[in-house]
Amino acid sequence: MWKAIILIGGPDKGTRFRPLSLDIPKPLFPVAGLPMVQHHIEACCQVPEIKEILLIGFFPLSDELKNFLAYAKKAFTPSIRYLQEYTSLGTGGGLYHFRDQISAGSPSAFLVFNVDVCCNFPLQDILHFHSSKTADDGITIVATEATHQESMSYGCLVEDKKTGEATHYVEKPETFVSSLINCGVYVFSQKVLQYMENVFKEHQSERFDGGDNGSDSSFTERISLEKDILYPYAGSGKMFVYKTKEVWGQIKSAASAIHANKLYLSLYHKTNPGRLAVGGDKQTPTIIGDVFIHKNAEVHSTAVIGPNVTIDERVVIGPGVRVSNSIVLPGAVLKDHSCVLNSIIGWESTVGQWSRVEGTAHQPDPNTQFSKIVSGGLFNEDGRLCPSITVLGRQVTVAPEIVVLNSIVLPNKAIQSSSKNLIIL
Ligand SMILES: Nc1nc2c(ncn2[C@@H]2O[C@H](COP(=O)(O)OP(=O)(O)O[C@H]3O[C@H](CO)[C@@H](O)[C@H](O)[C@@H]3O)[C@@H](O)[C@H]2O)c(=O)[nH]1
Repeated sequence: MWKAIILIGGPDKGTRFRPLSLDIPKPLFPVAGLPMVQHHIEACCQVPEIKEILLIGFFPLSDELKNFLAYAKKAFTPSIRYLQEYTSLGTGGGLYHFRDQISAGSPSAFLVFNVDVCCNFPLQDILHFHSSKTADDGITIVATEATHQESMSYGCLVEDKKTGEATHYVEKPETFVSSLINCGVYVFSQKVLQYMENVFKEHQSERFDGGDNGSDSSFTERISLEKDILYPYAGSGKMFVYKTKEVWGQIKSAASAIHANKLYLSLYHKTNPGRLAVGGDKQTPTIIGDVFIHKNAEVHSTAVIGPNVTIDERVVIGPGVRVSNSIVLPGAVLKDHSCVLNSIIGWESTVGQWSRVEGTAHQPDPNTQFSKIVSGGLFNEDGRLCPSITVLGRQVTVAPEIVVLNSIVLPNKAIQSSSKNLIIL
């Protein structure tokens, strides 16, 4: 029996995802028509040996989270539970804090995922690799190649090519270490939890030896999976690298959500072709490339949609509308002949007739092998907004016949005139 753990973080994470994360916990943001975390859950459901999925994070139990958990419990076979940290315990602290729940039933091993990664999750293969490589005390870490420059934004691994052992690990190094990067997907054997106990005890002694009177216990409960576990495990003969050449990306910024939307839509060809829209008759809109249209959305037959578009539930799209490389969130209305390119249109927002909402797409560099999408900051060195996708927050209205270009619009704004490269507060 195996278990899966998804690290969903908490409200102080996902700052690069604003204003979208103001409205919904980031792990529930819909990508390719499903909450981000549901892609991980669906991948786990393909492995019958996974009997329980634990979401670990420090989000308060909001209505959105409760509704999602209630839905997931009914919709999926493995048991699904949310374990809430009392504060941010870091990427490893939650695993240690909830160690009894994780070990209950004595799983042979447990998978751990970062929620903000997008991948085809070849879990059967990864678990098979883990069983073949490690005894009952090892770690498997999924890794992929990145460019030299980009690798430094991730955990970097050095591998012994003969044995597959990870001989060295550095989290986000300042100078180049290796182009092999940590994908944020792991398999841990049970004994790793015992190792965490040593880390925990060391942190406790450091705190008291340092003269601390013990006021902030959360500080010492905090464990970094990367620095406190992966780093010392590298070179011990117990950590192995599962390399993937498949699609993989991080979802840090709104622009990277558009890219993940594209990756997941392309994966539906294999995993779930029924989710991809098909056009081709007079009653349906023209569909170009990969598109997801929710069954409760209304899209006029003269609209042209795609490629890489998600139209969510209760969206209404009028005649002559053009949408490409975008996510249109529940309840949004795109009025006649409006045009939406490289953008995210927020919940219940309205784009007026003949208006144009357009952003600048972020893509991995197509001319560089192993390039990944870079989720940089919002501003460049001169303090100006970097051209990126346009994001309309919840309940924004864009008046007819205007252009909104490379802008971020906060919730509940009424946009009456054209704007370019602006954050509209
Ligand atoms: N439960 C819980 N989860 C957390 C916490 N802090 C972060 N997380 C979750 O842990 C994951 C990693 O988040 P970050 O700490 O923001 O790290 P990162 O910059 O994304 O880098 C990590 O992922 C890269 C791959 O995407 C790796 O390359 C890198 O080594 C590292 O593991 C995310 O899913 C996030 O939600 C916490 O206190 N508690």
